[in-house]
Amino acid sequence: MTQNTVWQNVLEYVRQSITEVEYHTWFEKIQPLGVVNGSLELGVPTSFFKGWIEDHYAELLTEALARLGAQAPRFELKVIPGKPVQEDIFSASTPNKPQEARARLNPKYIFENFVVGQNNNLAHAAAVAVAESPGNAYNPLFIYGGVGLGKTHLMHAVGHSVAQRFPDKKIEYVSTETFTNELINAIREDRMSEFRDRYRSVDLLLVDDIQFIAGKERTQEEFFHTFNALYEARKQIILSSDRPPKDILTLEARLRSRFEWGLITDIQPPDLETRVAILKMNSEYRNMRVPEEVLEYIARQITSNIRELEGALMRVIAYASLNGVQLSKAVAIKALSDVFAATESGLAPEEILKAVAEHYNLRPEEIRGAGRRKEVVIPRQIAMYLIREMTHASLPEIGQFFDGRDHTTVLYAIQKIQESLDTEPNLQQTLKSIRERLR
Ligand SMILES: Nc1ncnc2c1ncn2[C@@H]1O[C@H](COP(=O)(O)OP(=O)(O)OP(=O)(O)O)[C@@H](O)[C@H]1O
Repeated sequence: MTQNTVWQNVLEYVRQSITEVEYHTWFEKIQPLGVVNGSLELGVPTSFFKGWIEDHYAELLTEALARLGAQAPRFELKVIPGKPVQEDIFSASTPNKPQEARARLNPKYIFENFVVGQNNNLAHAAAVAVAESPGNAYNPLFIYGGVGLGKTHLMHAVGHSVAQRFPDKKIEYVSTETFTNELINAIREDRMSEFRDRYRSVDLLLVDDIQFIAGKERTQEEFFHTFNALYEARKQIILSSDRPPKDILTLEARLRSRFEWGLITDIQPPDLETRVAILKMNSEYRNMRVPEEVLEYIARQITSNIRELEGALMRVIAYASLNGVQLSKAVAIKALSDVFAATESGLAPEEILKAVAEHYNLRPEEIRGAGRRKEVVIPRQIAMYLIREMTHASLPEIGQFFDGRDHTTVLYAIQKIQESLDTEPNLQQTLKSIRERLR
C-alpha cells in the first residue's frame, strides 16, 4: 500500500506541472509496483510507453520524488503487458459523462470514512438525515465552512448513501465553476434545453462552492430556475460554500432567501483528538500502521485544514518508504521540516499580493478581481508566481485565493512569467524589487 501513497504524492506533483491531456494519456496508465531499495518501481503497458516516459518525464518524476524527501530519487519502469489502468481515487472525480452520477463521486468520501467530532456533528447529522429521506428532511441543506474541512466529503457521502438506498434516483454532483462553464457552453452551442433537462431531472443535486455564483448574473438566473423546479418537485438540493448565504455578496436576494429555506449548518476546524482520529482513519484506509506519536506530531502541527493534514501524513509515509527508514516521530520531523520551515518564515498570500499591489500602485482587490486589463493581468500573474514560489500554497489554493479561479489559470500564469523571465530583463528587476519589499 505504501507504493500507492508514494505514487499518489508523485501524481499530485506531476499533475500540477503538465496538461490534463498529458496526465490522462500517460500517467493514469502507470501502475505503482513498489518501493525497492529506495527506488520506485512502476509498471507500464508497452516498451514504447516506457521509452516515452523516460524521454519526456524522467526529470519531472525525479523532481517529484526529491520533493517528497527522497535522498537519492530513483524510479524504474517495468513493462507489464496488458496491465489494466490503475485505479486511483482521483480519477473518479473527472469523467465527463454527465449521466454517470456516481462516477463523479469520490469513492473515499463515504460516511464510514468521515470522523465525527464536535466541529462537524451537526452537519454530519443533517447529512445523514437527508441521505435517509432525500427531499423530506432539510431542503436545501446548506453546509458552509473553511477550506479543506470536509464539505465536499459530506456531500459525496450523501450521494453514495442515496445511490445505495435508492438505486433509481438520479444524482448529480457539480461544482459551481463547472455549472457555470456548462451553462456558457450550452448558450454558445444552442443547447439550453438539453442543459435544463439535465439539471432539472435529477433527484439529488449536489452543488459545491456555491459562493462562486456571486456576481454571475446569468448563472444565478439559471440556477434560480433549476432550484425552483427541483424544490417544487420535492427533489433534494445540497449546497456547500465557504461562508453562509448572508455573507455571499452580490447574491440576488431571491436566491439568498431560497438558500435559507432549509437548514444552514457549519463545519468548524477539528480539535486535536479529532485530527488524530482523522489521521488514524486515513492510515487504516491505506492499510498502513502509523505509530501514535507520528499521528500526534502531525496533528499538532496542522490545525485548520484537513486536506493539509492528510497531505502531511502522506508525505511522512512516502519519505520513510523512499529512504528505507521506519516511521517514527524523528522521521516525521525530518520529512516535514521544509514544509514547516516555510510556513514559519510565514508569508501569507495576502502579504505577497499587497507587495505586488504597492509596486504597481494598484489596490489588492483590483489584482484579485475579474478585471482583464493588461495593467492588472500582469500584476496578477506575478502575484500568482510569487505566491507559488514563496508559500506552500498549491495551485488550486492559489486559484481559490484569486477569487476562485481554476488551477489551470494559475499554472498558465506561472508558466507565462517563467517564459517571460528569459526574455524580459525588466521583469526580473520587477520581481527583485517586490521580493525586497517582502524582506
Ligand atoms: N471529518 C472528516 N473525517 C475524515 N476525513 C475528512 C473529514 N473532513 C475532511 N476530511 C478529508 O479532508 C479532505 C478535504 O475535505 P473536503 O474536500 O471535503 O473539504 P472541503 O471543505 O470541501 O474543501 P474546499 O473548501 O477546498 O472545497 C478530504 O480528503 C476529506 O476526505
